[in-house]
Amino acid sequence: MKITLVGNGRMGRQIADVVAASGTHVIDRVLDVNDTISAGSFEGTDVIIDFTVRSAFLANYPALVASGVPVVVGTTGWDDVMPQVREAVAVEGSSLFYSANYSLGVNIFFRTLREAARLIAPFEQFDIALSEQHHTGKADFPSGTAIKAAEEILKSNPRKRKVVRELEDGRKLQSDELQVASIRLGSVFGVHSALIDSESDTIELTHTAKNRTSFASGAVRAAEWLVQRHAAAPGFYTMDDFLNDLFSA
Ligand SMILES: NC(=O)C1=CN([C@@H]2O[C@H](COP(=O)(O)OP(=O)(O)OC[C@H]3O[C@@H](n4cnc5c(N)ncnc54)[C@H](OP(=O)(O)O)[C@@H]3O)[C@@H](O)[C@H]2O)C=CC1
Ligand SMILES: O=C(O)C1=N[C@H](C(=O)O)C[C@H](O)C1
Repeated sequence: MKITLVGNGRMGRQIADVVAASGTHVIDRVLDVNDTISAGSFEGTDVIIDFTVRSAFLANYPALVASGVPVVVGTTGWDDVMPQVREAVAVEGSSLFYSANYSLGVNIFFRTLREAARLIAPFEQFDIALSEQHHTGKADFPSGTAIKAAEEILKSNPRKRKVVRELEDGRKLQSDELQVASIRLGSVFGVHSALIDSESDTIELTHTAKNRTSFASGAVRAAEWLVQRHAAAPGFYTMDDFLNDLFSA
């Protein structure tokens, strides 16, 4: 595949390393903050991989989608405009793959957490909360991974109905509120923990990213899958679609 990278930061450079090692894909071009992006920016490329920042994605996604080139989005922090992005993909008949985390390990963490949240649901003695830790270069919080983990809990456990991102001094957390706590620390690649607690025991589920390799290799694998899928069925896809395909193969 000929790949156009949008964003040349930590992840853009990691993707370039994975592509260079692949022997089968090439980086066709790299577009960064100094480039004006339009639908025409992507002519001749097979797939776009976007790892930028929220503000850039909000500005760029109409062109990404209008280009008709399948796009893999890694950029996080834009969940609030997800409906508009899905609508643009449907109207344009294009293909967009989004995951807040392309690591296979994190997606196994998500499915494990989904089951744990379901199992504790009938037992009021078990409470649950989330925490995430990332490097101090991270602009958004909570992480997209933590937001997705919170969604898994809300879907599986009716005792939790609302996500609380920041505590308010003088107001106690309500039992139906799911706290998501963020720490920005040094060069941490990404640590996500689900903390389950009762009077008798504590259960901790934690995923620790040891590098960015799995994020990048997962994004390239998603790009390979999306290019194939786009030909037959353009649309908006997630890691659940990809993994369900993989697990059913
Ligand atoms: N889905 C996943 O698996 C993962 C997702 N992420 C997410 O990916 C995103 C990027 O992370 P990371 O690479 O660490 O961040 P960086 O800040 O290292 O890189 C972001 C890059 O985007 C560039 N940029 C900013 N504005 C624009 C623009 N308008 N057009 C093109 N490029 C632009 C920045 O340029 P400049 O520095 O010059 O401003 C920078 O090179 C974040 O949202 C992060 O949460 C990260 C890891 C894994
Ligand atoms: O900014 C990062 O570094 C990461 N961001 C993603 C997120 O917001 O979940 C994924 C990963 O945790 C690394």
